[in-house]
Amino acid sequence: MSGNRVALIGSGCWGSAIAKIVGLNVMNQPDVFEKEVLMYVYEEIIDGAKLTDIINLEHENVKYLPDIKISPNVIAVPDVVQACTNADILIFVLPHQFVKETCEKMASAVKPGALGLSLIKGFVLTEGEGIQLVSNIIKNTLDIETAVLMGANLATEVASEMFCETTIACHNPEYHGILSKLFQTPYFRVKVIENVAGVEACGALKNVVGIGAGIVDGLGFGDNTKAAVIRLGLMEMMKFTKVFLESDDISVFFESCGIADLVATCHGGRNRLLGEAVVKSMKYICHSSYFEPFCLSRLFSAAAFSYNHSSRHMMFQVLYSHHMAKNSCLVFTYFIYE
Ligand SMILES: NC(=O)C1=CN([C@@H]2O[C@H](COP(=O)(O)OP(=O)(O)OC[C@H]3O[C@@H](n4cnc5c(N)ncnc54)[C@H](O)[C@@H]3O)[C@@H](O)[C@H]2O)C=CC1
Ligand SMILES: O=C(CO)COP(=O)(O)O
Repeated sequence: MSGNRVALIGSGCWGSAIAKIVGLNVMNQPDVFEKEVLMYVYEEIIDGAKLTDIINLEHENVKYLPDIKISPNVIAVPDVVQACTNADILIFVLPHQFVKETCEKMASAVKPGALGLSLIKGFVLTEGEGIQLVSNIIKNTLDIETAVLMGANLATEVASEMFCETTIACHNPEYHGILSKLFQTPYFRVKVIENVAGVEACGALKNVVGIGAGIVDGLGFGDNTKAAVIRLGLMEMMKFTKVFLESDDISVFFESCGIADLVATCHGGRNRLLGEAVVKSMKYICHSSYFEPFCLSRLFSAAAFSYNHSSRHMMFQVLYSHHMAKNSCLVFTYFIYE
């Protein structure tokens, strides 16, 4: 089992927090992993210096996760082909809108038989094909088995080593052990299960409920209202997986990827912040650039799946409608109870 080479594809806030965990875990388990971890960094210039150079010199992602040190065996590279070549385990942690084009660049370089793992919370919208799971995009573009990791894992808290749990899902039980070894720490507790689509759907859907929780906060409603939105949101998430994934497995909702991530996002996530900011600023989301690129595109994705009558669809309409915030909330609460 020795010599497994790990690569990180992505280096934002979550990618950098995970780089800290993975970097140390591979270093401490030389019987299982190769020491060097290449991390693909979308190159940016920060105060005249390349972000990759800063990370490799200071072992810190000063833009996306300042004040957190990443172990020196994690090497930042601006070329995704270089990052993925020879890797046995590819950890995807980009915003979802960049996944397809990134995978296409990697396709000819990925090692046959490599394992993909997506930490990306969102769905991908494809023209003419509707929404797709990110793990399926990776799997189909690279022809590799793809697992997922989702949980109540606000990146800055994880990076500060505050206790939390996470859920990994992988169809093939043979990989469960190595995935645990790669991520488990005393403060980051891993449970590995097999329901990939269920876990991934939880990670994408909770974002939308988080925006609803932000609307509640923006309008000055209290904890009771937010609790109602969380409960109703959870039921909507369950309904979604039953209808669209044709899954009756409700156990995922009681893992970290389910109720725990939903609660964390509704209290401390950027999606919550977005909902609150939209109400408080009285701006419509299409006029707001504060949350580019991550939240806005996730919202687009989120909206696309709910053509029927779900609360999330109404939330989308609320954010795009020409109602003032107070009226919008009435629309939102009205439909959520229908
Ligand atoms: N931040 C968090 O607390 C958590 C985030 N996630 C998920 O992780 C994924 C990544 O989110 P964050 O790390 O928070 O992102 P981020 O918002 O911190 O960073 C955005 C990243 O996108 C990169 N980027 C920009 N343009 C690009 C392009 N054209 N091609 C490739 N990369 C480009 C930036 O360089 C940066 O690394 C998302 O799906 C998110 O839902 C999951 C759990 C926790
Ligand atoms: O997924 C997250 C925590 O688990 C982060 O949520 P936000 O993207 O809303 O910040």
